[in-house]
Amino acid sequence: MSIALELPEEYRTASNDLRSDTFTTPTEAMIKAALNASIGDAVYGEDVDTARLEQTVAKLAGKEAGLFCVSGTLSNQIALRTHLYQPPFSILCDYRAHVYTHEAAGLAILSQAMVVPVIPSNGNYMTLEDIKSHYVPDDGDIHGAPTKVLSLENTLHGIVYPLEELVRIKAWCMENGMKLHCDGARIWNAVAESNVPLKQFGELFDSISICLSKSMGAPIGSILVGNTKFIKKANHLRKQQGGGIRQSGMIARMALCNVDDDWKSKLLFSHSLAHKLADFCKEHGIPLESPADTNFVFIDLRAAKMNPDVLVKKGLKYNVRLMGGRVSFHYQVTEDTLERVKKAILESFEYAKEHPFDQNGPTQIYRSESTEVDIEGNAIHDIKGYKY
Ligand SMILES: Cc1ncc(COP(=O)(O)O)c(C=O)c1O
Ligand SMILES: C[C@@H](O)[C@H](N)C(=O)O
Repeated sequence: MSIALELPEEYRTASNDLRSDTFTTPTEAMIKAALNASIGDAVYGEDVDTARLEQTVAKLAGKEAGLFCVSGTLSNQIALRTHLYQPPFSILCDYRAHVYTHEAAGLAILSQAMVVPVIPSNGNYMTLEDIKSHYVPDDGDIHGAPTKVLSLENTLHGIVYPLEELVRIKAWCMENGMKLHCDGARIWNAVAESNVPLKQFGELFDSISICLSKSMGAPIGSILVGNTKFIKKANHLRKQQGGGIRQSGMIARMALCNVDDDWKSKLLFSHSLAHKLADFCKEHGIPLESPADTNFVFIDLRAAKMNPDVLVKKGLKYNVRLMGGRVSFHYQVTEDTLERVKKAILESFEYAKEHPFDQNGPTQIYRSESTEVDIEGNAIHDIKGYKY
């Protein structure tokens, strides 16, 4: 049965969308694959493609088992809850960690955990020394909430966590009875850029949340990987959170398209675009928040006194979608989009020299007010009439 798929042009790719790599759109190959997917009830473990996806990703990560979750947030939250037993306890992570900043206080509500957010002394990633000086020991002191899980992110802010630092941290966690979780929303990017096999990262963590819906381009899903006992309990908590998926074969098959594809080349292409933009920013004295190791370029709007709203509007002037200082590349972005976003950034930077903007409050990655569009894809706000 050949299905002629006429995807409307505007839905074919996210070639001009630099808001996030979550905006990648499904390809015709993925949609056609879904048409031939298995159709069992995955809650009862009866869906072949779901099981194949879980086992494929777990094997790549060197883990015994995997669990298909509808989102990275769900995968992270049930992972961290599964590691925890008797409160009071705490989770230590980077102050920018998604599990702390963008998962709606799930750790406090679902896990009743206190979070210890740490600002890395090197400005980029936590070292073992940072962890040792901030963790709460389980020494019987009744004032504290002992740290039971360390949640690291790789990549973090687009930065590849150095393997040797992860090895040091893992050894210390084992000596101190602490579990180690990895938010691997962009672990594929770390693997592609560092050439460290996923299995080598996998050996260092008790659990990894591996997203398929970010740079890998799947429309839905993450795989939580760990040992069999851990995944069995995580599955129980996934069901409790309403995360049991029935006939998930179709979305599993779409994700498998990417895992079976040459994903490394696709990711390295997106990284090359980010590296070019980072070089451009450096050439023009535009400050960056962190090294552009992989697919993200974080412009330091605060240091540049750039107004994020001006940047978003300049982006639309050049037909590029932005939502703040983070410029997110993915495999559907083109070189032409790169050239256009350079113009938007440089014009915003020049504008800031005459109109410096002091960012009050935290910088936001996601700024819904700048990106809402109507059903025709037109920006709702007066962006067209902007005066910048
Ligand atoms: C680092 C990181 N972790 C976890 C998530 C959560 O993934 P999801 O949006 O699928 O819940 C995201 C979002 O893209 C993320 O950037
Ligand atoms: C906004 C945030 O939740 C999302 N994970 C992103 O990176 O775009």
